Amino acid sequence: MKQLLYFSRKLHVFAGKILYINVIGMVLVSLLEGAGVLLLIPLISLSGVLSISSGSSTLQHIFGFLQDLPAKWSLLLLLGAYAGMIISQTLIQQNLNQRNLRIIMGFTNQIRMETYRSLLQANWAFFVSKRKSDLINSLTEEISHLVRGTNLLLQLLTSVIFTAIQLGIAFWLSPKITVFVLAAGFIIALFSRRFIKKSRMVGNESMEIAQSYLGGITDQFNGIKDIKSNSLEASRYAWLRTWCERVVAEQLKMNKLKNASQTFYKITSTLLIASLIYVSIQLFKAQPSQLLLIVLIFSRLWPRFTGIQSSLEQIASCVPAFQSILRLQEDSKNAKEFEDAEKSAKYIVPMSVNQGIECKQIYFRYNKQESIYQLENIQVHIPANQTTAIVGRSGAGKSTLIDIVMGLLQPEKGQICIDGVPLTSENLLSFRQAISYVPQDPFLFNGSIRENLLMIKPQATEEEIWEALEFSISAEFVKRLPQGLDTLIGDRGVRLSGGERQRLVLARAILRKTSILVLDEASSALDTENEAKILAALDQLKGKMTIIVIAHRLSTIRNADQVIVVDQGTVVQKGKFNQLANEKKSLLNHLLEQQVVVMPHG
Ligand SMILES: Nc1ncnc2c1ncn2[C@@H]1O[C@H](COP(=O)(O)OP(=O)(O)OP(=O)(O)O)[C@@H](O)[C@H]1O
Repeated sequence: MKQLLYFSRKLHVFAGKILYINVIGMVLVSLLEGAGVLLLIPLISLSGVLSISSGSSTLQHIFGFLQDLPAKWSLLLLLGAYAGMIISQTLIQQNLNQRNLRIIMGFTNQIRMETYRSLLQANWAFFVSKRKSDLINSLTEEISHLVRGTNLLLQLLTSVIFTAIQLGIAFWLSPKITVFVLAAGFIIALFSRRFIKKSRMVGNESMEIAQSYLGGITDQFNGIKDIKSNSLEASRYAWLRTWCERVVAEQLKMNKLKNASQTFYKITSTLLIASLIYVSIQLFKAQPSQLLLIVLIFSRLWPRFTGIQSSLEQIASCVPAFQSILRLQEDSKNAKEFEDAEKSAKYIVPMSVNQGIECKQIYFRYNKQESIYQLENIQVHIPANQTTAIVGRSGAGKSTLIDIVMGLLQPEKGQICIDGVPLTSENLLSFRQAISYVPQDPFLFNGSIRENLLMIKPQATEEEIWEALEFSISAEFVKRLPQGLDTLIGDRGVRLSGGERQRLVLARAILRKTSILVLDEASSALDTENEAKILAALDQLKGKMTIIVIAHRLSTIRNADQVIVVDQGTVVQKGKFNQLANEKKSLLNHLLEQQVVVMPHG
């Protein structure tokens, strides 16, 4: 219930004044409803079925004056009052619905934005440890549970206010009968606690099932090419069938629980109303009109009682989603790497690096529970405005090292210094603004080439765009496309070849005109001719930009100013390419022997 209280408090803070106005509205609606019921007595008495004078002194007191009026006038007056009450009640209710919806949408959007904001501010290590589909599930499915839960909370508030007012009216008419009903209601509520507990358990299960569905489906569509080419369709279909069976079992369980609680309430309410009438007549000697009113009030009130119960059950089934969103917010806040995401882009000036980046005795491991470090005692200097190449076998730790250099991952021990100044959360964003990064698996959005380029620098001119495309040897293929820059490239750039995607991402990185360029296997998908052209273009940047490259094809790094060879998380060689290559029995020498060396042009 901690989570529920937390969200109720947040809802209270968010809605503020509007919530109180709505509560007043709810009180009004309940009073009008109660008054409408009271009016039924004089209406019936006009028909002669029973007389007001046979009722309680309270009723006589209120409606006594009608006996002095001609019957025609009394009837018109009563019907007018009745219609007026129902119309005002409907109008207020309509207004309340609209206001409640505004509260629900505003509040859940606020939670959505808060969660997204804290996710954006979380560090890379946080994302490495989470499953992407779980994050998507939180921002879609779980948020929709939050919308439902908030709606239910407001409904609960309405029902509680309505019930309290109707009970007040009933108490005013007959304290004894009301106390009897309340005592019965209390006993029934005690029994119903187990329904709430069970609902929460089923809610947990539903959340887990929804997560596994989204996770599985996302994985499958990401790997659809593998599925098709390896004929895995049957096994994937079987996975979905198992999931469907699980969801049916869970829904049946949920429905059984709902039916059980409804049956319980229906039976108890029937027994209660029957005993209420018995007790009213036999024990409390109720007057006919008073009895009629009380039966009327309680028969309208009881569904609300059960409404409160079912709201509580449904809210309980939404609690796991509340819990999960709260946990996600806490986790991402704990992994916060900088303060304000919006402020970051606008006001931070890119850091200028004049001497270089230094890795000082860096130790890093992905899993602190394990004793193996992915990087150990890394001590390297990356000089400014020069090209540094990082090489090594697959899994040696090259990408991890780059992530640490960019401040995406934090070392467990050691420090990154820029021009002698340690990299901290204070200067991290300014440093990042100085970097353009081309990853191993380049990412392009589903949009046009122009949109993909402008995303990184919205104010770029047409000339700058073409300059970047020329640099990355992309201009030619973009011109050949039917819509040129406005060609749509599909999901993740699927309508382009691997090499074209890599060149476009390089163009995007160049367009930013940063002082540091990081290329992680950025030319792996290129043919040797295009690769050579890009290497020649990169050579032109020498002395103007700090370039860090990871390369598997060793021929591409011959012109680097410094080569760092990494093996099993440690630096085993560093220096000029030729010098290292000539060291007998060195790793670089060994790697070179394994590769067919392709000499670059130019
Ligand atoms: N998210 C992760 N969680 C746990 N271990 C990881 C994670 N990412 C990488 N590793 C491990 O860290 C080690 C270094 O990986 P890294 O990706 O840095 O190697 P690499 O040299 O860049 O390899 P490649 O050339 O194949 O890209 C590997 O043993 C890898 O299994």
